[in-house]
Amino acid sequence: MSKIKIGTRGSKLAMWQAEEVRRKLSEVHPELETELVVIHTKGDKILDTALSKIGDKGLFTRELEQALLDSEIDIAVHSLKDMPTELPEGLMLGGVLERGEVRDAFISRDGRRLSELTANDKVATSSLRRKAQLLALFPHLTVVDIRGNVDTRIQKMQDGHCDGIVVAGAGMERLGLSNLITEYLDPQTVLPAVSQGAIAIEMREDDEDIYELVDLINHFATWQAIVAERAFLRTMEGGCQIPLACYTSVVEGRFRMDAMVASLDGTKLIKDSFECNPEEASEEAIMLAQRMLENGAEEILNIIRGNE
Ligand SMILES: NCc1[nH]cc(CCC(=O)O)c1CC(=O)O
Repeated sequence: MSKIKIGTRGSKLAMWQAEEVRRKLSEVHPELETELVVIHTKGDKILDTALSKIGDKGLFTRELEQALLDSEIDIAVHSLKDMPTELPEGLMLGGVLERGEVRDAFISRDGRRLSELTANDKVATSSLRRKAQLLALFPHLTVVDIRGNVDTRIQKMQDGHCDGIVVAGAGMERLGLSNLITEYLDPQTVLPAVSQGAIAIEMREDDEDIYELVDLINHFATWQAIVAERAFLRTMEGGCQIPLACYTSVVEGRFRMDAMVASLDGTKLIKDSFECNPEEASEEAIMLAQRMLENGAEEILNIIRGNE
């Protein structure tokens, strides 16, 4: 293997993440030649519709996956949280980089914290998960939709579209914008998206040379966590259209998952958690999802699906 083509979306955040994979690869294989191939996805093109209304799994990934299947690229770099749990036939997750910041961040126009906002203030997010959890915490808030890349959202806020936005802390840090963050949200109160902060490498299943290479930069503890998180998501059958979240952590060798499912307006919110040895995390995650489905999550999901 002497040259590798790395597929990525063209946003600043996607490019940063692809460059990070490139840096990691050159650490383990200094002679390797790398080329970034920018591919536009449907999610980059439709910018005026709420994500929850497009309701399309793979909005930010499908064109990259087609390029992989067509051998136009050798690996695709994604934000793992944008990847559906079922990958196209012939493709697999090759590895993940060490997870970055997992928490959501709140940014306000005037420096007030979330708890200081009033009923006159508008908070913007495109995520049903964030909306439901914000409303559960602060029912008086008005939550409005927003689309676009992270810097576009900040600009829209500064232009008066809203008084604050909630975005992934990882995105802000990667774009060098951490200084704008008003506060990080406690991850056990506002749970992050499944796999938030993780950068994933997708590849062809039969590409052994690439697998050997990618495996060298796979971060095992992150891998263990995201496999469990995606097992939870798969069992819950959630896509981005459902307010669903989980936060995983390892404390003194014990793996812990906190999970939540909520109604769209945040009035019903189910939380549950488990702790186990890291090797048992996926099995426990599936049982957690089943337990939550029995304890009311199924009912919430049925109502949401019925409204679609
Ligand atoms: N849904 C868009 C998206 N996909 C990945 C990130 C940030 C990086 C990450 O969370 O891994 C973001 C922006 C955001 O949610 O604010």
